Amino acid sequence: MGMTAAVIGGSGYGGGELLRLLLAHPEIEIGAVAAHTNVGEDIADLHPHLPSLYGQTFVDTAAAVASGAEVIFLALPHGRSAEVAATIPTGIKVVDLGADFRLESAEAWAKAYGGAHAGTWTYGMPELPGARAAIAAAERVAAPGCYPTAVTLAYAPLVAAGVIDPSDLVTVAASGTSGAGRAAKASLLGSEVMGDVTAYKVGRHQHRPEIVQNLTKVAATGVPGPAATVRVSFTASLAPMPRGILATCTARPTGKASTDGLGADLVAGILRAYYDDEPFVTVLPAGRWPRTSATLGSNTVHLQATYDEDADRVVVVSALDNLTKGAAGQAIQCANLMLGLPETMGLPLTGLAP
Ligand SMILES: NC(=O)C1=CN([C@@H]2O[C@H](COP(=O)(O)OP(=O)(O)OC[C@H]3O[C@@H](n4cnc5c(N)ncnc54)[C@H](OP(=O)(O)O)[C@@H]3O)[C@@H](O)[C@H]2O)C=CC1
Ligand SMILES: CC(=O)N[C@@H](CCC(=O)OP(=O)(O)O)C(=O)O
Repeated sequence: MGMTAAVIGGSGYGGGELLRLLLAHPEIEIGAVAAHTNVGEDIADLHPHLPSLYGQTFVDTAAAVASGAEVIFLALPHGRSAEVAATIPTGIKVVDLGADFRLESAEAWAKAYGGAHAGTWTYGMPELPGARAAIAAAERVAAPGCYPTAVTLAYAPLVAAGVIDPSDLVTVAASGTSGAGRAAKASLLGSEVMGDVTAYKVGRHQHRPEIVQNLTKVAATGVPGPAATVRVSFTASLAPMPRGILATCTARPTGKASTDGLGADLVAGILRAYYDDEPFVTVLPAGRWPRTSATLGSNTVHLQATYDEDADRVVVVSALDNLTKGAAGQAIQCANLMLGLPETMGLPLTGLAP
């Protein structure tokens, strides 16, 4: 018989995506699903795309913690996971979709999110060096942020190969509106978001320290040399679509890489070799560039790269679905590892179209 998962924060967008994916999972069944203001409501009234959940209602967080689940997913607003996690007995696997336990530096946490730092859990990006084994051995895992997933996976192979200067990274990324969660905000209402693309949190986005933390670790596993300083300019923008992230990640090649001649084929080849065995990272065929629509509903990241000789910059473009590989899919990928299941179990590799 399979295992049971409780989902806390199940009425939100991340929670809804967890439920959609878990309904198709062969070994994990849905147990208690908790909400906050929606306790007592029918789950499928909030998620009508999941009609098999009509008749099951949202419970409160304490009831979900006590429900006997083998694994608990937390899909709560930033700062809420820590207080709930403290009530979960040891022995139950926990995957947090929020940011509470992602950062190692209390100072970085305070600057990005404010308030007390709750601690650090094993970081849940299996594609990073050494991460897969650490996640499999962990009882509590912090699933990465949506933008950090797109950006880290774009730069990691090139940082590890020592062909780009990690202190000169510039990324501009666009996200669909579901990245901001379900709670209504005036700037996310249809009439304001349609027909508009706008930058936000410019120069102060909370995901920058997570990207820096990840790439600093990747740099330490790469070509031996002095410790790398990772500096990234990160600019987010809001696009008039429900789901998806497109990140355009550029970097200055190292002097040696420039001198040796860094063609588009070489850059894309480094990505291809790095992700050769990765089921959820697809480096597209030459000349094909990622688009968000091709990743919708799938747990995959699409990548393509080139070298812009005139600008002397490497360019990597990355696309993913913020709710799937950027949140719930990646969380289930980690849970599979933690529960000793095949990593890919229940996770879609193909998207929805049109
Ligand atoms: N949206 C995305 O693309 C991504 C989100 N994440 C992270 O996942 C987490 C959830 O995000 P998302 O689903 O978008 O958020 P939503 O705003 O859509 O959902 C929040 C959920 O938390 C519940 N909740 C709110 N306050 C409390 C509380 N005080 N106690 C208990 N439950 C509470 C809500 O319940 P109710 O509705 O009943 O009030 C709801 O179920 C966040 O940490 C987010 O940063 C991570 C990667 C991507
Ligand atoms: C469009 C939009 O507003 N996106 C959010 C993404 C936040 C999020 O989901 O945060 P985690 O991935 O860290 O959990 C933002 O930029 O703040």
